[in-house]
Amino acid sequence: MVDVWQTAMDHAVGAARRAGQVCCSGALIRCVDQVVREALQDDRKVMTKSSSVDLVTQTDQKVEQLIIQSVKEKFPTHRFIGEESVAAGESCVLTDAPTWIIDPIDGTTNFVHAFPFVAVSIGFSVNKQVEFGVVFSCLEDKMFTARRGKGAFCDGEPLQVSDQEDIKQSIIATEFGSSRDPEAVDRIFSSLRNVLCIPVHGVRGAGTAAINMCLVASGCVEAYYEIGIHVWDIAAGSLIVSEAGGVLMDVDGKDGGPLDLMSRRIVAANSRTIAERIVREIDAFGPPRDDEPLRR
Ligand SMILES: O=P(O)(O)O[C@H]1[C@H](O)[C@@H](O)[C@H](O)[C@H](O)[C@@H]1O
Ligand SMILES: [Mg+2]
Ligand SMILES: [Mg+2]
Repeated sequence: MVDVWQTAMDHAVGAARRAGQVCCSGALIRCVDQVVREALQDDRKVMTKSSSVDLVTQTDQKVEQLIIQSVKEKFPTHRFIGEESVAAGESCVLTDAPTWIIDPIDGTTNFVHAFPFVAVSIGFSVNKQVEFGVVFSCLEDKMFTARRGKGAFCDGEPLQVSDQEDIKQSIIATEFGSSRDPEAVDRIFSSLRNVLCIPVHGVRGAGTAAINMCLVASGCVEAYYEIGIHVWDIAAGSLIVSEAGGVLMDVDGKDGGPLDLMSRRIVAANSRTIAERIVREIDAFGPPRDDEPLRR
């Protein structure tokens, strides 16, 4: 029997690699070549979305269209939730239909500043459940993949989360996000202070949710949490973490509650013990959901 989702996943890996090549040639040019840099003035034009620090470039838009077009040719009935298509007014509702959830450049601020962590993230859901996730960390040239029930891999090598159960011996990843609303910033800092003062060994952030989650899956950090992310930031990475043996949760109550891809809140950890401890330390505010019609 033809394994239709495996065919789709193989397509996603190819599309992510091609998209990554487009992103990375741009990013590397930004690092090394002043002359080309000036010649690419238009391509470097940085625009903003929900706030003055929520950045988007023509490369984000171009890469998303490249991925969507290539998928449409092969899977004409599938649906899409793409970061830049939603920014352009498309709806952001997760249905039971096969749906490609695309972040063409996760880490656009890094991309703009040549901070060397940038990923293409492609998740694929059916019946609202992620079936596979592909994260291509293009400057590291690492391809992270996971298929539901079949494990998580980096360049074909199996991934396993860290076995550290003591949060005091852990590194936790998080981000500050793109809201500069003083109340939200205060809440993010208060959470960060609580986590830091547990105390943990350290707090890190790669500047991209997808790569932070791959760091959890690889056992390099014990957990990643963030409030304010979107479904396209976490769809692929969430499966990569769970297939590497990790746990995912929302930030409600004492036990976090099940991960809700649309809630804009996530804790992804190597173990339930560490995830629940983070939930207890952070201020669980709720930004407007991704599927809330009037959020823009
Ligand atoms: O907008 P892009 O796709 O670069 O993604 C976001 C990151 O993934 C977040 O973790 C991060 O905190 C930022 O909100 C960032 O915008
Ligand atoms: Mg993103
Ligand atoms: Mg993006």
